[in-house]
Amino acid sequence: MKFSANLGFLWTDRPLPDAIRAAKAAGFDAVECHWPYEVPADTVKAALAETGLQMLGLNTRRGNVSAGDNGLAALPGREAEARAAIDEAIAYATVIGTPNVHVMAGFAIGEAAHQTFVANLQYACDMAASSGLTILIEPLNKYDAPGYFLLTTDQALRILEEVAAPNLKLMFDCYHVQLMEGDLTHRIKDLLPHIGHIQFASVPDRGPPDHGEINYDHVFGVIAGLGYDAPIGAEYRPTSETAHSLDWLKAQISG
Ligand SMILES: O=C(O)C(=O)[C@H](O)CO
Ligand SMILES: [Mg+2]
Repeated sequence: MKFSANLGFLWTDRPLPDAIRAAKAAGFDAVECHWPYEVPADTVKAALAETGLQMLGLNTRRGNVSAGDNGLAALPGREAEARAAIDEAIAYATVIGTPNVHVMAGFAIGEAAHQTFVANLQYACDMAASSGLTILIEPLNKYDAPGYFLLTTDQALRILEEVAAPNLKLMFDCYHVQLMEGDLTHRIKDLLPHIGHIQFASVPDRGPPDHGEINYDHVFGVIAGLGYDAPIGAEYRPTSETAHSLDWLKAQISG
């Protein structure tokens, strides 16, 4: 297996370029992040070039976080902001060579939200296609993100079918899917053609993948057995320094 360090949660105690260097030193094959926008894209690009790592993904801005926003793309009436966030994410991703942009839906419910999300995703896929980028959508769990528009892989699949763009894929986060649906390995097998990226963390505490409800030795084996060879994303919250949370990675690297 290859692993990507999610720098939204790992090495958050240091500037993004140093977090990229730390991920390289720890043995990760790639990195990914949430919202890198405060760091100039050229600075991130230089750290990626220095380490030889690729930044696999980044998210669109969430909107006005202090007012409670957690994404904009499914919010009727906020289309202009949502599309500006999509444009910004695609531009940043293009500079740093990132292949995937996660378009965050936000807190919303109902048919108008669905139609808004579909229309904004059509826009995102059109804009991304000219740069060769993939747009991702990610179901989140109802405990961490109550009221989030996109909650299940079935709902995501319906949206993928409706948008029908070849560059729209599912971000399959094992942590969220276990909390909402369970049956992880069947879901991964069934959804594989639609999956653009996989993430993981322990359940229920969102720690490293070495304890809790999910046996990740088994899940990683299933993913590898399916021939999935892209790096998968370690998106967990260390309880102390990230360096102290990496026994699982050392075990995977030493085989
Ligand atoms: O929360 C997650 O699982 C994510 O991957 C998002 O990118 C951050 O909200
Ligand atoms: Mg995730």
